[in-house]
Amino acid sequence: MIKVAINGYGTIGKRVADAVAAQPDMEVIGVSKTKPSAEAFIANQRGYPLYIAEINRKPLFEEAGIEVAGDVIEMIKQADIVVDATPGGIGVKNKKLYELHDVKAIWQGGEDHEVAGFSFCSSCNYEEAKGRQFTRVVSCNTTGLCRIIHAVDEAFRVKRVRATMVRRGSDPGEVKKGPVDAIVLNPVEIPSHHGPDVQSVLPQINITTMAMIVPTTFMHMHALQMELEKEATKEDIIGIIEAHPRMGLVRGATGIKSTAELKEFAQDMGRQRADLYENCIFADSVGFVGKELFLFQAIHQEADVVVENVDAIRAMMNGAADAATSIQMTNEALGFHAI
Ligand SMILES: NC(=O)C1=CN([C@@H]2O[C@H](COP(=O)(O)OP(=O)(O)OC[C@H]3O[C@@H](n4cnc5c(N)ncnc54)[C@H](OP(=O)(O)O)[C@@H]3O)[C@@H](O)[C@H]2O)C=CC1
Ligand SMILES: O=C(OP(=O)(O)O)[C@H](O)COP(=O)(O)O
Repeated sequence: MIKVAINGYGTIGKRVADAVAAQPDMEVIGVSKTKPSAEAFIANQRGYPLYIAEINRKPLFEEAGIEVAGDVIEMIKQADIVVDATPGGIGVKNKKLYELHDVKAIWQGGEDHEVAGFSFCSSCNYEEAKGRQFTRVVSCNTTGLCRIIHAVDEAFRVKRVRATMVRRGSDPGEVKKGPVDAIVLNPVEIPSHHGPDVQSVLPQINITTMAMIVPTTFMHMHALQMELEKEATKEDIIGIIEAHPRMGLVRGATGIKSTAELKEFAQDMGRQRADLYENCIFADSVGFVGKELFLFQAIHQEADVVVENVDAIRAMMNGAADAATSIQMTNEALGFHAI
């Protein structure tokens, strides 16, 4: 069994912990928090040993009735691999710790590519992650872009990509974040970080991205254009999406035209936490003007990177022969079939 520690049990960390716990070849040896919270109670309830960043805060947890197993260093010492899901900018500070204890580590998209020197997306570059000490799983939007761009590029060669990301303002629990009543250009400058980030996984892709944030909490929406070198039809693209284990189609017959309806759909499907791990591509938006492909896709920010983290663990631990095997194992353990 691969011993996995999750340093930072928040939006991403708690989902990665549950996904790891579901895998037949992995176990969660600990998760971490800095302060007592609802998530800390849940960690206890789920039976994940809870470690804390500063051991002198242990009485605070115990007074709240939360059991503490030890400090983060003790957790790291027991792990084969650490998934660092601390907030962006904190993870990089933990690198020295992972080096000191000679443990493998995975960072998230809130950190720069340089933290690991290697950026990951399962269906794009699994082979290159094999055996590595450090890896960074790219951000939720970048993951969604990489999946579709790589799949279309393999079949029809992508000449140029233009993408606009309409991003959720905050995660559902982040009551102090906004915007409440604005469309915020984030950033004003072009490109947004997503284009260069895609190139950290797919260096050959010519891509420019723009991004803004809006007052919603569930999912981002991408307006995506790809100029292709070879002739392709709408049916070809639909076929690529249907064959991909991490991409799904929102079919016209569902009547779904929004992220709100997708949330209802995910809940009705019985997905844990309404998580949509797959790119949700609107089938009726897929179309061509000449050799230029257009589509809309919704990306669930809290979920798509979770399955990628599980595959990154397997690749770095040499736990599966190839990407297809790992992706299938991950999906099956979660009972996940793309829509
Ligand atoms: N949320 C999203 O939609 C996505 C986030 N990401 C990336 O994932 C990473 C994590 O983001 P997210 O899950 O949203 O963040 P959250 O703020 O939800 O969770 C971060 C967790 O880290 C804990 N933490 C903070 N400091 C430390 C520390 N020094 N040692 C151990 N634990 C610590 C916090 O605990 P406590 O509350 O006790 O302080 C909290 O549980 C970021 O890089 C982000 O950019 C990537 C894709 C999507
Ligand atoms: O990885 C994400 O978005 P991103 O791909 O736009 O950087 C997550 O939604 C986190 O974004 P945040 O930095 O707005 O919390």
